[in-house]
Amino acid sequence: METEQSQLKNSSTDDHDHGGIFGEKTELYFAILSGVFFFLGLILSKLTQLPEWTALSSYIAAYFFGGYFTLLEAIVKTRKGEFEIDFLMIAAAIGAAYIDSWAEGALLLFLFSLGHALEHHALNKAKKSIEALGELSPKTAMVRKGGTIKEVAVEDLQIDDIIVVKPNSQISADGVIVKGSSSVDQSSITGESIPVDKTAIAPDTKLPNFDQIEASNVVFTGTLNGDNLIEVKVLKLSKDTTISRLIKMVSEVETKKSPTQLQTKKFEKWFVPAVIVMVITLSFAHLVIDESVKESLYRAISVLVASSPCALAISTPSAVLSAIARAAKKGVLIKGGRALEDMGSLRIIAFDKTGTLTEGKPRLTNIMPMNGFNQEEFLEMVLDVESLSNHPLARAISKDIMSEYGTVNKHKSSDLQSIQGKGVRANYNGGSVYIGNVEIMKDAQIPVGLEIHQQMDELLQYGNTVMLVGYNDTLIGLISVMDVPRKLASQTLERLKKIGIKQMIMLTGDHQRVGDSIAKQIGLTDAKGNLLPEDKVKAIEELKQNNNKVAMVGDGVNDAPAMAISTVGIAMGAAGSDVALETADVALMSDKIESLPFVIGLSRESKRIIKQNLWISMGVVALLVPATIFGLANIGIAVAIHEGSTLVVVLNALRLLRYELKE
Ligand SMILES: Nc1ncnc2c1ncn2[C@@H]1O[C@H](COP(=O)(O)OP(=O)(O)OP(=O)(O)O)[C@@H](O)[C@H]1O
Ligand SMILES: [Zn+2]
Repeated sequence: METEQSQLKNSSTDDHDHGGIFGEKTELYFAILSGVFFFLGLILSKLTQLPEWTALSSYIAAYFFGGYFTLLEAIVKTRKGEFEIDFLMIAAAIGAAYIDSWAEGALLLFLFSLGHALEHHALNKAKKSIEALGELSPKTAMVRKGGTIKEVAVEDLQIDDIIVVKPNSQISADGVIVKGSSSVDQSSITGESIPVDKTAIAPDTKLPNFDQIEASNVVFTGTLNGDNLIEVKVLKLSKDTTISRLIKMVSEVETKKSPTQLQTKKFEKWFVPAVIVMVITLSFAHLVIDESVKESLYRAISVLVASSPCALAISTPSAVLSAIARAAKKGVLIKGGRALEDMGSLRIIAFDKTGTLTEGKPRLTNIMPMNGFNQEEFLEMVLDVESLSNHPLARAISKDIMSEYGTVNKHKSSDLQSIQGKGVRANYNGGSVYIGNVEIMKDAQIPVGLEIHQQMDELLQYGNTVMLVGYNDTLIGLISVMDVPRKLASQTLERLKKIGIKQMIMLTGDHQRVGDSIAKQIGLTDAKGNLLPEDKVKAIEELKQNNNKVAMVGDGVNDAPAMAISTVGIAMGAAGSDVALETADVALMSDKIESLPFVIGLSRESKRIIKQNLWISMGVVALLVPATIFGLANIGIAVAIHEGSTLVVVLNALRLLRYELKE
């Protein structure tokens, strides 16, 4: 965690890390000192008869404290070949000193450094709420070794260690509960405030991959144990835990620039040189009009201050940062400004069916052995083969066959092959077993009679997913399962429609009829069934025509390619699933589909705020530049309005930290 933390600090504060002798607040104190010396200089020169050098040295002190960090930053940036605001400010202050306007120069540096310090302070607020994610994870764990329990640092935890988690204490590892049951507050990861019931996994279960263990047996680092003592088997090293990965990703996110940010950067690239040219030209105004050199320079410097695009530069990043921090608090990882902005202009959303719109926990509804096979033989064969597969359908089938029929797995099958979107094949008792849809039977040249088709239709009509079972060249039976829509699916879709999502469509590998049935239950108009993973990709490509922004919501298992090609790939239930975390642009840590409207609402609000900020910052420049050219505003006014607008845009962006979706 330690390294994670410092990494976050480095990457997130990039060129804005102003530490110093007073610690974090040094920048602010320096700005205040600059102000004190500015006013002292003003008093000395205007209200006392003291020699001139006293006021001058006070102004010089103001220059020092006000210019210190600005100069440092200007140097760093100039070295990188960027001429930005800090550079312009230093130039303006030097210019002011040159024409003996020390008071104005000191005021400029004082206000600029104060504005800057406040702006950093405000932005830190957003960063802090991201860093706070990491502070939640405990530093040590109680490990059980034989009869004793020892406290060790989380970095020293090994895979398969057993840790003991006391009631109401934080869990220090990602793992599976092996003893006890409790309710766990997972809000630090998923944002859901209601604790989730967790139980121990059945003893002597052969553990599948971490992603595939039942959610009710899994616990995550940084979540809070409820009232009971539990023992957890460690399945991830401290550096690989969900929360560490999350923090790492959020902190990387900031460095990825959003489209608007790239545009403003481009704009600044020609704007800043243009300002420099204009200012240089203006400083020669005395050659054309009747005024002193000093007057020309004074005007040029005022214009320089007025036209510095300070507010513009901070407009977008501050909003993106605040929005990402807000989302993270709600258990949603948004991977960067691009994803955020795209999501704000979504028109179309495609959903995977299983596990996205449905619970993803199908229950066995029918078994029908045929062609001379008895039920016992049939069930044994199906259980044997399906227990080798990781597909959600397979897991549901094997689970229910064992619990409802008491069938025991004899482990007679081998060489399982998964045929994408169709089913599975395996060796069993010297023959071949096929389980899947009509397609796989066709491929294996197993005839499916008219009567069977009728039986299937009957079941499909009620939303059952039907699978056929073939042995060698004969159809030997049929199994059906049923998955139920998520409780809040229809409500969520309605909400999405209300906030202006034009088209919502289901893409599924399941039969068209099943897709239609589920679609009808949740009030979805479009469902496309019988899709292979590559058909899902094609479907997304079609939806993307006419420049439409299309999101694909899925679990990242058989829809990862479709998610990858969509404008925004949104993964559900990403906590614990490395694949989903990696491939998605937006990851909902919980599998709560009802977070979608919130995220989309937040993205829209961010877009709105970014737009407002751009108007404010450009508007101020547009008014202030002519005002300074025509002498309507002096340096003092220019600096004050300029810094004021910078603070306004930052504060405007920070509103996103408190965003809630309106009912
Ligand atoms: N292990 C399996 N056992 C039995 N049938 C399977 C298996 N894997 C796939 N199938 C068959 O292939 C079909 C398509 O599977 P696929 O994984 O593409 O989609 P799905 O899980 O049904 O739905 P979704 O695309 O909504 O996630 C399934 O409906 C099922 O009939
Ligand atoms: Zn700075």
